Amino acid sequence: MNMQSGRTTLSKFLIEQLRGRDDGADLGALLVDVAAAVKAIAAMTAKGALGGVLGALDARNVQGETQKKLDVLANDAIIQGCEWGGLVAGMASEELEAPYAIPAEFKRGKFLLVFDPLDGSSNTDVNVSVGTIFSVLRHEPEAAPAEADFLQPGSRQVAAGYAIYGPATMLVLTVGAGTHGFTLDREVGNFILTHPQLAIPEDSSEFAINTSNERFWEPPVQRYVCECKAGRSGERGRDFNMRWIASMVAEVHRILMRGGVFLYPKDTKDPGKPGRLRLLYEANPVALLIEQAGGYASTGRGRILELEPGALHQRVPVMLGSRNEVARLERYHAEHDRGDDQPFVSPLFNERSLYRPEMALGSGK
Ligand SMILES: O=P(O)(O)OC[C@H]1O[C@](O)(COP(=O)(O)O)[C@@H](O)[C@@H]1O
Ligand SMILES: [Mg+2]
Ligand SMILES: [Mg+2]
Repeated sequence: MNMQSGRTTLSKFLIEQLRGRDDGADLGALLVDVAAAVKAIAAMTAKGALGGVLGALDARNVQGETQKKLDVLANDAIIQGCEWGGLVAGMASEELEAPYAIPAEFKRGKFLLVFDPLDGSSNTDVNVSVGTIFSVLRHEPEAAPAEADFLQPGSRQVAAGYAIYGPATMLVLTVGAGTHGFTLDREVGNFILTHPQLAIPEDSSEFAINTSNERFWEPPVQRYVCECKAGRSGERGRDFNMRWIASMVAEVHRILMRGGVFLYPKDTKDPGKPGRLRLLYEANPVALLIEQAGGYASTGRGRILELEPGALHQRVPVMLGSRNEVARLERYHAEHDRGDDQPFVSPLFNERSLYRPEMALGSGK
């Protein structure tokens, strides 16, 4: 018996999903190019120390973050894999200050590809899952795209996805009709549909947040997390579990598999930044995947997919996952903004606490 014959490959899936759509063939071809680049990145990350690709470079990206060798290699793999096919009009990346212009020798296509080549890259040196996040937008005009052409709300994405380089490499994507997961069959080199039509439970008892930032959070987020930690003895009446992997891709993947909520809220740690994660190539693609699986993605004060981007590397607060948990977070923000929430005092800040905000590192006092 041929074990391969009953399997749905990524190409077959895309042909079926995109049949009859205006630019379906081109979009499918672009996603196959992205998948090929992802396979190359998977091979690089899997080699680990043997590939000589771990460690940092003596360089910083536009966000002022130290670039890892793998950040740059992954960036190059996507650009080289997608620039020549006549499918993209331009690309933008976390690792590049300005959009990448398609060289004159290649035909320009009608899509814009926006990506975070390696998400969670602080984890490469400790052999913890990392990923690649991408978003596809339309670009109708013939002219080469300007930066402003990339500033489209997430609701206009025609496709979005991520790859996760974990024990197995998976590609999770949406073309606007559900969120679907594919696992890389390394021997054959194909992505195989293994997780069709992912569905996030509406309720959950698992949250993910970097609690080392607790003292910098806004009161509604402090209230939510405090209630989760109080478990069955508090407001929520049930115990919660917590995770923090420091790779958003890995957190989102867990949420797509079994529910939960992920928060990277606005904080006052670096008052110049309205959040940690970037709108165009982190928050938007992941928000579309989450919503296509029945979840919800918010800043705490509104739907992420409706935000009008103001800059290529704009940051936003992110709260996503199980619908009812994210709705609760929005309610806490609304109550706080109206001033009709219970004054919330985190145990960190109460009278008996050893902690005093004025003694905090960086408080300037
Ligand atoms: O350092 P922290 O606060 O744990 O932040 C981790 C977050 O930063 C990120 O690593 C940012 O992504 P990059 O690695 O692409 O910069 C997210 O994946 C993750 O959620
Ligand atoms: Mg990232
Ligand atoms: Mg990155």
